[in-house]
Amino acid sequence: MRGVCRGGGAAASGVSGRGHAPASPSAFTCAILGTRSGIPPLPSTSRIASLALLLPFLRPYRGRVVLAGLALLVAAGLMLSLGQGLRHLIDAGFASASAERLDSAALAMFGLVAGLGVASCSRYWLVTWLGERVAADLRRRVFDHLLSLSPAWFETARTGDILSRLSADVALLQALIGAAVSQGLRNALMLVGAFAMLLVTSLKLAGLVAVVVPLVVLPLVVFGRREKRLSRTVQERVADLGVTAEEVIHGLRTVQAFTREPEERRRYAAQAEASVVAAQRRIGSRAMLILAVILLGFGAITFALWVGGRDVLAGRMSGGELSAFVLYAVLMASSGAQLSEVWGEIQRAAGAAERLVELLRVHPGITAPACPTLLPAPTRGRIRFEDVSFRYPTRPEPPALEGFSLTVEPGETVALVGPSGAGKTTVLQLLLRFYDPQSGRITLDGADIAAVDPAALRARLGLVPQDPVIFTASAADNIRFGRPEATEVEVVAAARAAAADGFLAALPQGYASFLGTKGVMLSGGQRQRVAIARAILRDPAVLLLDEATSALDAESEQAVQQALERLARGRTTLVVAHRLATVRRADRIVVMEAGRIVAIGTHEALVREGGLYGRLAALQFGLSDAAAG
Ligand SMILES: Nc1ncnc2c1ncn2[C@@H]1O[C@H](COP(=O)(O)OP(=O)(O)OP(=O)(O)O)[C@@H](O)[C@H]1O
Repeated sequence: MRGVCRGGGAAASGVSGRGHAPASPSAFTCAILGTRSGIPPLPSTSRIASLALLLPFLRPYRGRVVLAGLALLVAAGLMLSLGQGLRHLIDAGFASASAERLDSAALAMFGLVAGLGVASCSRYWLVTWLGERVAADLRRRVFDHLLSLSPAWFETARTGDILSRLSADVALLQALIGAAVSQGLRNALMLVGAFAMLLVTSLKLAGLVAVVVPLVVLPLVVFGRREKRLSRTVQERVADLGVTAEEVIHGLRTVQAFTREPEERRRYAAQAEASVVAAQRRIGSRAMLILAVILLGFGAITFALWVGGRDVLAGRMSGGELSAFVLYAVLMASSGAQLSEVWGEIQRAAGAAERLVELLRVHPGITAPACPTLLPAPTRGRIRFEDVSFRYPTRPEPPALEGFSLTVEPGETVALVGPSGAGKTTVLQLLLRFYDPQSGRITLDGADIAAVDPAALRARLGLVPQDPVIFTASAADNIRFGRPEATEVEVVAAARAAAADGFLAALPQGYASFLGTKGVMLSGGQRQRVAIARAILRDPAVLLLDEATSALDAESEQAVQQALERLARGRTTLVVAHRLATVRRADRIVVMEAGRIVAIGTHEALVREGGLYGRLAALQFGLSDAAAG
């Protein structure tokens, strides 16, 4: 079998072929069940380091990052010079009693203000733009990653939790880039710059302020750490709320049918309460932080004003110098206070980045190998299961399939029948490579599917699932799902073949009608027919029908059955069915029980044989046991 090597992809992630199947079901189960959300947490030491996640997202926009940095520096420099401008205005303008000098001092001050305005406006525009851009790129990256994960992972992950990471956590990072970082830098510059200017203005007063700075910084660090812990709890409680709301809204009909509203209300109220309690703790901690910073900061300024005022009275300092000093001291205090706020935001953003990194680190269980085997073209559709055993990672006991061996010849229609839970759907899931078996192998036209790129494999398979999914789109786009380039005529032809044309054409806007979220505007049988039309349009080499006609009434079932038989002609077809009437005409029927094959044969041969199939046939066709035997 030919192979094709690629540099990146799975090679970079260190996986290949069957090697990325979980080592053992229990190890994998532990890895994904070990946490409430199904997402393994990072060690807590790496929390701030997770902000490094943002660097690759900023890199493409480094020009703008540099410009934003420059604008920030200019704005900070001009803000600091305002103090000197003020001093000049007062000492040279007012004190000299010269109108001309006042004019020029005012003009210079105005120049500074104008420069400050332009620089601040540019900084705001640049950083906010960066925040929006990076947030969108990050969301796309996380979404792309989610699409690469295997169904096994989603069985344990909580949807609401994933969605909250995608929306709320990315929003926190957006706020970090779009505001907090630049505010933090600006305030840090102000703090240092204003202190330097204080030193220039009055050593004695600056010394006083310097004593106070550690008093301001200390509570900042203590409360900042506490806030970090508390804000993560708040995010988790809010995610819990999202999970409950999603679950209840999704299952609203069931909730109402079972009159569970009071319980669900109580459950949601209790979670809302828990989120308020968590938020209150965080708010309390933050309020103390603000109180401490303001009391200490402004207390120190008042003290310095009192001391400075005495110096002015004694003639040791000019009025302009004291004004400049007050301005710098206010700048320092407000920068200190804002820095504490920014620190809180950085902490929250670090928590968010950590949660996103956790998500991005979840390894896609099923990936394309570094050197994928190419499937022979054209596809003949010969499928072989060789001694396949499989246990679902989340439910290792009992095995879903054990020692399953089956060869389906090109063009053959093979039906899988057996009691519920026998493993019929699992056979299709393994062929689609949603999971990898723990032992044995599956081949398509002689190629081990574990060595093939999953996308190339799936491109040859057409699935009509047990519970078809209808997307929030028009009827035509739903049918076009597997072949977006199909023409209108092809879409209608596929719908006709699936006996879906009648009800689709009768919709208010025909094929352009929106089918509602998750297809709520269609009945179960209609959804199935749309799914069949979708498979017909895709025209796959191998057709997988999982209870494809279970929700149809007798009349449409007959029409669809005929369409499916036409469709199955000339292509390999695997049919899962409970109703034996739908599989009587299959070339072979495989009878399964508890993950094993118990009999294979035609309908007539199996009925003659009796056994499980004979019993099922007797029940369904009303044949007596004697006749079945
Ligand atoms: N995603 C899953 N996670 C854990 N266990 C699963 C999962 N899907 C199926 N199982 C279990 O694997 C076994 C085989 O299931 P499978 O869906 O293949 O049966 P089936 O024969 O198709 O049943 P049905 O006719 O009811 O659809 C069952 O015991 C089932 O509970």
